[in-house]
Amino acid sequence: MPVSDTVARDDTDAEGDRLPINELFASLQGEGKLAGVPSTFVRTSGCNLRCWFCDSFHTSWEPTHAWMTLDEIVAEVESLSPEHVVVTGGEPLVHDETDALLSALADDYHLTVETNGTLDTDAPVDLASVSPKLASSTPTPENAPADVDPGVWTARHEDARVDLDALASLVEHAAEFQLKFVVTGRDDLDEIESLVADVRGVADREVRDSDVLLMPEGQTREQLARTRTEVADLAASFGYRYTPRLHVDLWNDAPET
Ligand SMILES: C[S@@+](CC[C@H](N)C(=O)[O-])C[C@H]1O[C@@H](n2cnc3c(N)ncnc32)[C@H](O)[C@@H]1O
Ligand SMILES: Nc1nc2[nH]cc(C(=O)O)c2c(=O)[nH]1
Ligand code: SF4
Ligand SMILES: [Mg+2]
Repeated sequence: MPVSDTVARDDTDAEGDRLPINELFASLQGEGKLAGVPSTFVRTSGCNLRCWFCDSFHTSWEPTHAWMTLDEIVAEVESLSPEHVVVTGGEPLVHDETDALLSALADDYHLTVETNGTLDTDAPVDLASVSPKLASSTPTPENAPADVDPGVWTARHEDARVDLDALASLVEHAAEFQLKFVVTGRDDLDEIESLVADVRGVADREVRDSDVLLMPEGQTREQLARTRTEVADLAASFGYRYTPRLHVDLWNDAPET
């Protein structure tokens, strides 16, 4: 089982910068402030964390991808047409080439970057969709995906999952931002409150309660059905925003949705 945060480079020498792409597809934005908006998704492979619940196993625990040049990615995005492009992963900001991709798309598209908030970027971003990872995301032998031994990742994930400087930079830099927490239950709320206070302490920009989104954990309709009402009730009582996972409601865990 690969335990690297990098993805092996292939050694063909096509012209130009390339990115490892797990999937590239058109769908509706399923999460966050832009839920429901038709969008093209560019999913890079490779991640510096290993959430036990990662719904993109083949970009983190077992990275799988085709290498595409930036020109090929831009051409594919053009052929799919929506005005909104979502660059996600894996963790898209582990790749230097992601900044170049964002710059190449910036004039023609509204750009959302989905990131775990441990790395920052200077590239143009319209919506920084930041999903800081809580203690409840840390992989253990008990909660890890089937047939996976988290090994060094329990400690590595725990050490790397929060970087306040990166969070502040992401919040300050993008035209708009959201802090989108994956919630597994009531116990997560104390950590969310404390982390939001920490971000407010370091970021040179107002973080409103309406910029803080609670999203139920769940990769499938059945899992979401078990978590969403509790998470919606928590959002209502703490004054944060709730976000559904529309794509899971609509298409369950099908690829390219
Ligand atoms: C696969 S991640 C890729 C982007 C980045 N690595 C991150 O974690 O934000 C895309 C989004 O899915 C969320 N996510 C992943 N697995 C999930 C799960 N089982 N339930 C709810 N949200 C999940 C992440 O928190 C993030 O907001
Ligand atoms: N429809 C849909 N909306 C999404 N919003 C964020 C996603 C992601 O995986 O980053 C995602 C996704 O995978 N599908
Ligand atoms: S940070 Fe994102 S891509 Fe990485 S393991 Fe967690 S949910 Fe998956
Ligand atoms: Mg997803």
